[in-house]
Amino acid sequence: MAETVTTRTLTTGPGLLASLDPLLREWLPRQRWFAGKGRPVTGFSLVAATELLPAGGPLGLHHLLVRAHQGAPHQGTLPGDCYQLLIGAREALPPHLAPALIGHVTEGPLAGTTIYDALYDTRPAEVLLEALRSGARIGALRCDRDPTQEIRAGLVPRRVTSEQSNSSVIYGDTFILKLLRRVVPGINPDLELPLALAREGVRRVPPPTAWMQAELGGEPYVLGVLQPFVQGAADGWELALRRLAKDEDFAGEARALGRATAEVHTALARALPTTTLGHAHMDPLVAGMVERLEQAAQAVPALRPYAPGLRTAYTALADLAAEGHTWTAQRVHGDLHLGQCLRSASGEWSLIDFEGEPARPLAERRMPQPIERDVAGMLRSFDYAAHSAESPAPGWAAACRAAYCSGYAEVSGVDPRTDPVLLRAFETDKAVYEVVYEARHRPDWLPVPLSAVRRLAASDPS
Ligand SMILES: Nc1ncnc2c1ncn2[C@@H]1O[C@H](COP(=O)(O)OP(=O)(O)O)[C@@H](O)[C@H]1O
Ligand SMILES: O=P(O)(O)O[C@H]1O[C@H](CO)[C@@H](O[C@H]2O[C@H](CO)[C@@H](O)[C@H](O)[C@H]2O)[C@H](O)[C@H]1O
Repeated sequence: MAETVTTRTLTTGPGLLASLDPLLREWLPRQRWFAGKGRPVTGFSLVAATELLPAGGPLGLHHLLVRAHQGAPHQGTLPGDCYQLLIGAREALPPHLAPALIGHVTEGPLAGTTIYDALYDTRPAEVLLEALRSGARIGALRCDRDPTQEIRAGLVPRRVTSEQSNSSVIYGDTFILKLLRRVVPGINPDLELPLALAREGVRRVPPPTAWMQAELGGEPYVLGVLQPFVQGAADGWELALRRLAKDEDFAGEARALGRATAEVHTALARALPTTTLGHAHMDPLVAGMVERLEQAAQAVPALRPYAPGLRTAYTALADLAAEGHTWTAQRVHGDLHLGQCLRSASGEWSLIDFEGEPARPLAERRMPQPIERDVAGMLRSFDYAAHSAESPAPGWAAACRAAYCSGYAEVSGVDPRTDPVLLRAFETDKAVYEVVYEARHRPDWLPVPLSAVRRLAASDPS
């Protein structure tokens, strides 16, 4: 255990949670990373509680894993998602921590304190780094690290303020820690794939430096991953928007991104099992697409008129499979878009965030898939960027899409455009996902994927 970190697993955890319950009920659903938007939280149950700094001191710090229950019990409440919370407790919050406020506690072990999201605060972030650095074992929490990478003590933390599905802290421009918010049991691809790529010597993906997991009921829960910070980097989304604003093309970068994606894909195919998908595998894959479309149309009425047209993309794929066509599948990124691509000051592209689409079950995210899945994600992203610009140059997105596929083919020898049926099915599936994502998280953005939906629904090649 780390010398500088005082810790214990809380036996008072349930009492603590009961006293925080009304505050968390109000605060949790307002967080960007809360996955259960639109359904009220009806209660919490404690999965694990660990005291990282003692309550009663000037700053108390609790690491909590809590399950948020949603829906009325008589409607057959689902078990609910498990969230990772880092709860700070102070007598009063200094003004710079005001945005982190959760509320004032009136009873239980923290009565009389103000609690807040401690990731906004310096000392708690330092405690996390120290735990990772020292390979701490704290109650259910365990930290492991790559012994070949050095982590200097005393790096100054700052929170990442951009919109995220999780929460990240940068340490002295040297490392970045991503704390996963909605956590699930099992091997998490956000750690698994970068570790596999590091073993392959791939430099396109920052190699995990240290990671924190919880061991609960014999299952690992990945809670956080520390990795080298790509200094002076801009992400592909920012860069694309800047180019669009200046009426400049992005095809050169798109081609480099295609090459980078192919490098990562070929390394993943070397490092982890691949498989051939025939009729028997394609049927459930297509069934999943159809089901996601049906659920999306239920959730977002604006999608309904296009559902029949979109479905033709899936039946075309099922028809090919029925004719005996086969596809190669391998581990892929799973949620590739411009925001997941970082260009360093020297112009090199890195790919980050291998978590996959956070809403999908872990087992599904870890299944080998055709590489067209990731390619489709990037193609959609060029389209997103063009739609976000005031007046994009005609053909901007089409030029990026073509350059990306060419770059991909240069490295892998496979041009994704040679399988238009598969590509259209994956693009359709992605656009449907985006419709649901935007309806839930950023309703103002809904017209962006809807315009793609209109195009894809009308592009029946048969
Ligand atoms: N290794 C890194 N170097 C520099 N910035 C990074 C690195 N990893 C992530 N980031 C920044 O942090 C943001 C969030 O990271 P990401 O892994 O995409 O988290 P999330 O799953 O929460 O979206 C990214 O958009 C990127 O700008
Ligand atoms: O935050 P994550 O990286 O886990 O991804 C989720 O959020 C993304 C938005 O931040 C979302 O991406 C969609 O919007 C992007 C522009 O903001 C665009 O580049 C992507 O092509 C588009 O899919 C992503 O789908 C979602 O999983």
